[in-house]
Order: sequence, then C-alpha cells, then structure tokens
Amino acid sequence: MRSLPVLVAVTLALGALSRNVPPSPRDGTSGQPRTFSLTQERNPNFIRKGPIQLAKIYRKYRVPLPPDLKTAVERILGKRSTGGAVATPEDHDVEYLTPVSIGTPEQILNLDIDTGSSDLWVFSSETSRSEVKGQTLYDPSNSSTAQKLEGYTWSISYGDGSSSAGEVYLDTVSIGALTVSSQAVEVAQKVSSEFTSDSNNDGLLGLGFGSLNTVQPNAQKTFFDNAMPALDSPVFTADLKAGIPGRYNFGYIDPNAYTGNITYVSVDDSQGFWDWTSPGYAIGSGSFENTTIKGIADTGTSLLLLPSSVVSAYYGKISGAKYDSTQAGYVLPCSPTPPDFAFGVGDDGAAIVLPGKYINYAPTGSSGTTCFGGIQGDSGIGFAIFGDVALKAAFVVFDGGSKTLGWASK
Ligand SMILES: O=C(c1ccc(-c2ccco2)nc1O)N(Cc1ccccn1)C1CC1
Repeated sequence: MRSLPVLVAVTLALGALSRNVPPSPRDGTSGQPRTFSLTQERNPNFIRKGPIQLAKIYRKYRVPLPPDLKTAVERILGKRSTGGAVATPEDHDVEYLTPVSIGTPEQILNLDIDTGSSDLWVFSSETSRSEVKGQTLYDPSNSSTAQKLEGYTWSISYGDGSSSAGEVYLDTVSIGALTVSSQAVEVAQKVSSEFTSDSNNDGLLGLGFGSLNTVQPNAQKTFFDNAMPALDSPVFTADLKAGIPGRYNFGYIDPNAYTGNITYVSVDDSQGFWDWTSPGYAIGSGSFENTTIKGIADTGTSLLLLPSSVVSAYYGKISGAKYDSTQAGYVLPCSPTPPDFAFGVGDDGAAIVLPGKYINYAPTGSSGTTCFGGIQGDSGIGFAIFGDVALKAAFVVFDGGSKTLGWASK
C-alpha cells in the first residue's frame, strides 16, 4: 500500500490544475476584462463513500484495484453474497443433513455436507430403483435449467466402504440465499447398500478441495469454489451441535455463534483435505500432552479418529472400557460419564474441549449399559479425522482464501 498515498497526492495535485478554471476574462470586445465568480455549495445529498471515491481515482489512472479495495467497493455496491442453512442431525449425530435447492422449479434435497470429499452427488430419477428406499430424487428432466454434460461420468468410494457412481448435469444450486447458477450436479445411477439404507440422506455435497472431485473426463468445481468469488468473504463455517440442528454459513462469520477467540491454523491441501496439525491433547483435568496430531476436519465422518497412542491413553482412564472386536472398536460403560477430551489448536494454548458425554456415542445394545466410543483409532487411514464428534464441540471456519482453519469454542 506504500504506493497509494503518492498516487492520491499526485491525483489531488493534477485535480487542482485541471479543475474547471473559467476561460480568460479577456474576451477581445471592449478590451475590458470581464470577471465573474462562482460560489460552491456542498451537495447535502452526497453521501461520502471513501472506497468508491478512491476506486474512481484508481480507475481514472487505470490502476487495478487492490483486493481489499475491490472487496470494499463490491460490498458497498452490494455485489457480494452470503448464505447458509440448518444442519439437522440424524440419529446419534451419525450425520447432519442440510436442505439444498436444485433446478428450476427448485427441487429440495437433504444433503450431507462433507468437507472430506468434493463431489456433489444426488439420488436421482436415474438411480436404479432397487437401490432407492425413500430418498428424494432429483429429476433433471423436470428442471428447465438442467444441462447434461454428455459423456461425463463420476465414481467415488468412501472410507467406510460405501460407494456411488453416475452421470453429470449442470444446474442451479442454492443453499439458503446463496446461489450458484451452473453447478455440476452428479446424478447417481448406482449407490451401495450403505446409501440405500440411509433413507433420509438424498446425497452428498462435497466441500473438500477440487483435486478430490471424481468427474471424468474433466473434474468439476465444488459449490464453494463456484460461490467463492461472489462471497463477502471466501469462507464457510460449520456450527454442528449435539442432538439439535446446527448451521452451515457461507461468506461470513457470525460473531454470535462462538465464544472467545477464533484460533487459525494452517491447512495442507495437497491431498485435497482440510488437513491441519493439532499440538496435542488433554484427558479430563490431566496435564496437556504435547504430541503432533495431523488430521483432517471432516464433516462427513461421524467419529473422532485419532492415533492409537492417544486412544489407548484415553480409554485407559476409564474402568470397564475396552477394545471389543465384535464391535470393531472401543466400548465403554455408558455410566458414569467419561472424562472430557481436549485437543490443542495453535501454539498459544488454545484447545477445544469435548464434554465426556460426546464420547458415549451410542448404546451397543438394548440394555444401554455399554456404549460405543465416539473416539476410535485412525489405524490404516494415515491421518486423524476430526469428524462430527469433535466438530460439534467447536465453531469452525473453513477459509478458502487463506487456506486456513479457524477453531473456536461455543
Ligand atoms: O470416506 C472418506 C473419503 C472421502 C472422499 C474420498 C474420495 C475418493 C476420491 C475422492 O474423494 N475417499 C474417502 O475415503 N474419508 C473418511 C474416511 C473415513 C474412514 C476411513 C477412511 N476415510 C476421507 C476423508 C478421509
């Protein structure tokens, strides 16, 4: 910005010289100079908007607007947008579903917003009938704005063994007040049994990085990537809650949605995930354990998957907790409430605390005495996964501009 004051000074000087100075009073008739004066009055109706005035100077001298000035101007001129919608938990917070409008007239589907993947795919009129059980179907033939991408296909498989595949359309997609006019909508022709049996889930809306998108022959942009240039701020936020609806917002950070400060950490997007590093953890009122935990913020995964050393340290504090091979995970007595679990954020001592009750993920049987643990191991994955069990204890900013994650308590 160092160059800016000089530019303004030069402009004001030039402006003074070029201001409308009246023609010479000597008009060659009587030889007598004719003079006149003009009194200037301030226009009371003119509302000063600094950025607009400044932008005029930049434009006058054909100097490109710095990003901040461009954003300020567009915010004043109302060219920016924001949006958002509720995220409603399914049983035991296994997933959160958000209404998404697709097509013209709008077809509203409840989608699982998933920061761990980057395909927007939906159950559709093209999904084989035997694989549909109650889901709402997107029918592109009923949308005047649908355009088929001929020859384009997609196919994805997830870490829990589920999968889906199909063809691709472009159509208008909105989340609340935020609309993307030409979004790739991947229609499922086949889905695995995990999706068929999840009757309230009409598909996924991926908010991972574009490199993960599976569309062939040309990868397609995510809803966030398409929306970003029009957003007030290049961010979306996840405010998931335990057992009650939370919210995804786009383009702004709601100051009423969190407490204290937001601590931002860097993101490694090289694998397509919102991949960050926590400095360690604490169990209950115990001391903080400094240990590097590299993992992803993944709204599409239900549990908190951590390195085995951390998991065994946690369950080692709970009498009766054990690894149960029939459940393929750690189980613990549902009562008494297990200890809190905190993970560190940044190097200033910030942390997100999971109340112990979040670790009682779900009863394993009808008696309700034994619970499946909300914290499980990440063996075989290669990184930790901060899924919904962790995310619902925090307000999380996904910043696509700076490629950082912001974590706050709430
Ligand atoms: O399910 C997925 C997942 C998401 C997207 C993709 C993918 C493949 C191609 C494009 O995206 N593949 C996955 O596998 N988890 C969570 C997970 C949970 C349990 C075990 C392994 N992983 C990815 C985010 C880490």
